[in-house]
Amino acid sequence: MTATIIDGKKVANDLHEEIRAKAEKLTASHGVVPGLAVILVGEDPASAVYVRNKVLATAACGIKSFEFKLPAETSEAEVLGLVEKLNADPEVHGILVQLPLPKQIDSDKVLGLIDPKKDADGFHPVNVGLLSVGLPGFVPCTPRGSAILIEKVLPDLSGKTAVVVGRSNIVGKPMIQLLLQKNATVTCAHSRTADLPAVCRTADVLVAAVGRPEMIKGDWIKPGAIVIDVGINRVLKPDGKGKLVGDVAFDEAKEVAGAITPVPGGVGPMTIACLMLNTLDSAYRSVGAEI
Ligand SMILES: Nc1nc(=O)c2c([nH]1)NC[C@@H]1CN(c3ccc(C(=O)N[C@@H](CCC(=O)O)C(=O)O)cc3)C=[N+]21
Repeated sequence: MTATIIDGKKVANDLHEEIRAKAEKLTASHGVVPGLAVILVGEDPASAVYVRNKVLATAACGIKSFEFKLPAETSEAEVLGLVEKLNADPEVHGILVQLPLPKQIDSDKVLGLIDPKKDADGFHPVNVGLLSVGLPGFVPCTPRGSAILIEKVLPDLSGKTAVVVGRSNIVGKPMIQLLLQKNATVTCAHSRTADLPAVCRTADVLVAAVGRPEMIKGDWIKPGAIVIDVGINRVLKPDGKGKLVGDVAFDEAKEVAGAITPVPGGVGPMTIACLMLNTLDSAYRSVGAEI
C-alpha cells in the first residue's frame, strides 16, 4: 500500500482565498484591514524562508504586513518597547515575535508582554490556559494547521489513538489539547520515553515534532496510520547541496502509512496559513464581528 500524500500547500492556498474573502468582507462592513506585525531579532538563515513565505501569504490574504528587522545585539528593553507600541497600535491585530530570540533577551518576558488579544502565535500563557480549558483564544499555528490536515483525512477521532512525539510548548503540548478536543485517546511521547518505536506503532494518528531528521522509521508506523510530519530539518546531501527533510523517514513511511504529509509542502505552509487565520480572527474580534 502506498499512502495518500496530504497536500498541505494546496490546503493552505485554498485557505488563503477564504481568508482574503473574509478580510474583504470585514473591510467593507467595518473599514478594518487585518494587520500582522512580525518582529525578527538577528539574522537566522532558516528564518529567511519563513519570513519570505509570511510576506507572500499576507499579500495573498489581503492582510497588511508590518515587519521589524532588528540587529542581533538589540536589547531586551528595546524589544519590550516595540511590543508595547504594537499592543497600542489599532492597525495591528496580530503580533508575532520570531523565536528563538538572542540570549540577552528573555523570551518569556517578551511573549508575556504581548496583548493576549493580539497573540497570533498563541504562545501567551493566557491563550495556553484558554486552549487547555477549551475556551476561545488563539491556538498555536503549527498544531492548528496540523489539526486541519488530520480533519481532512479523518474527521472523527473517537476511538482512535493519537501519539504526539515531542512535548514543546509550541507544538507538542497544544497538539495534545487539540487531539483531546477531537476525542482521540492521546499519548505524548518524548526523548525519555521507553521503547519509542513500540509506542509509535500504537498510533492511528502519529504527529512527529521532535526536530531530528528522519528519526521515525517506516517500521515504527502502524499500517494505514495518518502521519503528520512537523519537522523541517535542513540536511546536506552527499553532493554537498542542502535539502529539507522532516522528522519522518518519508520514503519508508509512505509504504506503510495510510496518509502522510510531505516536507516541504505539508505542515509548513499550513503554519503560515494559520498565522493568517489567527490574524483574521483577531481583526474580527477587535470589532466584535462574527466571522
Ligand atoms: N514565534 C514563532 N512562530 C513560528 O511559527 C516560528 C518561529 N517563531 N520561528 C521559526 C519557526 C519556523 N517556522 C516555519 C513555518 C513555516 C515554514 C514553511 O513554510 N515551510 C515551507 C517551505 C520551506 C522551504 O522551502 O524552505 C514548507 O515546509 O513547505 C517553515 C518554517 C515557524 N516558526
